[in-house]
Amino acid sequence: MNVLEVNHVSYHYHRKQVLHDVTFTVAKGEVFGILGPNGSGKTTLLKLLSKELLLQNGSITVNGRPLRSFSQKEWARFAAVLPQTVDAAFGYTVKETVELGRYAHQSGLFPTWTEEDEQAVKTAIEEVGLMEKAEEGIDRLSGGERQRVYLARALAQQPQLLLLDEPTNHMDITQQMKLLDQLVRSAKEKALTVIAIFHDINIASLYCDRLLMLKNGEVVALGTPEELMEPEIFRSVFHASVSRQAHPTVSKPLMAFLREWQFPILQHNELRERFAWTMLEDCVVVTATEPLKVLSSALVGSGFQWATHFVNRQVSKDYDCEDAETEMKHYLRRRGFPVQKTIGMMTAVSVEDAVCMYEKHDAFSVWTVVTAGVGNAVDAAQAWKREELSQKVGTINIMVFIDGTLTDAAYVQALMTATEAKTKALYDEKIVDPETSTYATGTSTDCIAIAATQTGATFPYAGTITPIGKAIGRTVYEATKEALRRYKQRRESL
Ligand SMILES: Nc1ncnc2c1ncn2[C@@H]1O[C@H](COP(=O)(O)OP(=O)(O)OP(=O)(O)O)[C@@H](O)[C@H]1O
Repeated sequence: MNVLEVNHVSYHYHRKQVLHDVTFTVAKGEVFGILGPNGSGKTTLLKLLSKELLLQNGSITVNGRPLRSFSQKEWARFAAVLPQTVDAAFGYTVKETVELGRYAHQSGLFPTWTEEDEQAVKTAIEEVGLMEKAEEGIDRLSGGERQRVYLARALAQQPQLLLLDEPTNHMDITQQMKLLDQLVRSAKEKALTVIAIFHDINIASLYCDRLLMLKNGEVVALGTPEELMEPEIFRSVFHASVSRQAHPTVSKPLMAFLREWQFPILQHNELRERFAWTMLEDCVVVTATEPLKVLSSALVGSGFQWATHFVNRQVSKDYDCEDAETEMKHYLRRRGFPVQKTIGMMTAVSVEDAVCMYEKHDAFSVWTVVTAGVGNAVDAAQAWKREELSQKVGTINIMVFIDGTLTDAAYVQALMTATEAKTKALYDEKIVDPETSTYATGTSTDCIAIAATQTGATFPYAGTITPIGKAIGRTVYEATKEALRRYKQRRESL
């Protein structure tokens, strides 16, 4: 059911037209965000909804009734407003300021303060987390705390519609999240409808059911965050370059802003010049002069990360740790690696036997580093037959460094190509799953990292049909085969 219907609303200040033919509806219990650049008409629209400005053209209806038919007091009982700036009522305490929100509920010549009024004020102060400051003068509060007091005053009104102009203005991130979590909870539990202006598009995406985007007073987009958070829309409305990303835990899009200014790119294609390779007694380390974007299954730095250090650490074959990730982070710190920028893998194979393969082309170069052991060789197609996988020495760790720009699809295809090449190397070396006596496709704990400089030519794909895929396939195959031979030799010499 629609609480609010805005139809063909236009507005001008003197001769200046600031809203043009704005039409939208808001459903009961919806959290509805308004976005747009400075001066696009957001506040004017909110002022028309709050009856602060008189409607000039078009119509606004609330629960089917024209907005203008509501008396001021009736409207104040229905809708509460949090304006962009509120003049501080100096001399009042927090509680006294919030009590003003109950004005709309007072009636008669000598209004009485009821238990219900008292409870509404208390609940509102609690909701914004200011109980300890209830008796404090509001002139002694910070800007963000004061904003929360005014929000509490609006909540104390117990409205059905809440109109907020940048509700989290002046607030630190903790308070913003607290307040918006509370607002959304209220909206969903009490079917409170919230219409709020936001400047932070990611916050708006996270908390709003739908968004309206204004540009020069016109509606340029209206829909769910999934529909609206499109780079083309942001480029046309905000003239900003953005990239759409997936939120890690919620099915809402996130926008990453792309900086116009870039660090100067080194004008060479020689991947090896940008890297240093170091062999320490218990690890092999690749360090890069500039961070690389990495997709990996590493113990430290999994998923997509930017990294400058790539560590393949050798642990004893008896290594047994309940929380290997934390232990690995301690190790990296002890060794002086910047943990936030490090991809950390483990192996029980001798890292002295690591194999590097390099391939240079005109448009890109690929550098692959592999350590291999097959104590845990498994045939993926037959793994379901095993009760429990035994943990022996031997895993295959693959790092592929690419001088070029990869799309997300290319990262995933690079993983597939490298995995296929590794499997073929195992087949050609006749590595068998000891449990099933069938050819092994990998080991039970294999690890991989695809790292690209994200400079230079762009590669949309990295499958085996592409030049970059061919280079990945060849270097991973050759390096894995050689690493397997070295592993075999070391085992035989023991
Ligand atoms: N009282 C006024 N008299 C004349 N022009 C005004 C008045 N209030 C706003 N405007 C103009 O109307 C246009 C829209 O202003 P409005 O405040 O609605 O934009 P906004 O999108 O909320 O901007 P911001 O993001 O900066 O808060 C602007 O060009 C502004 O200068």
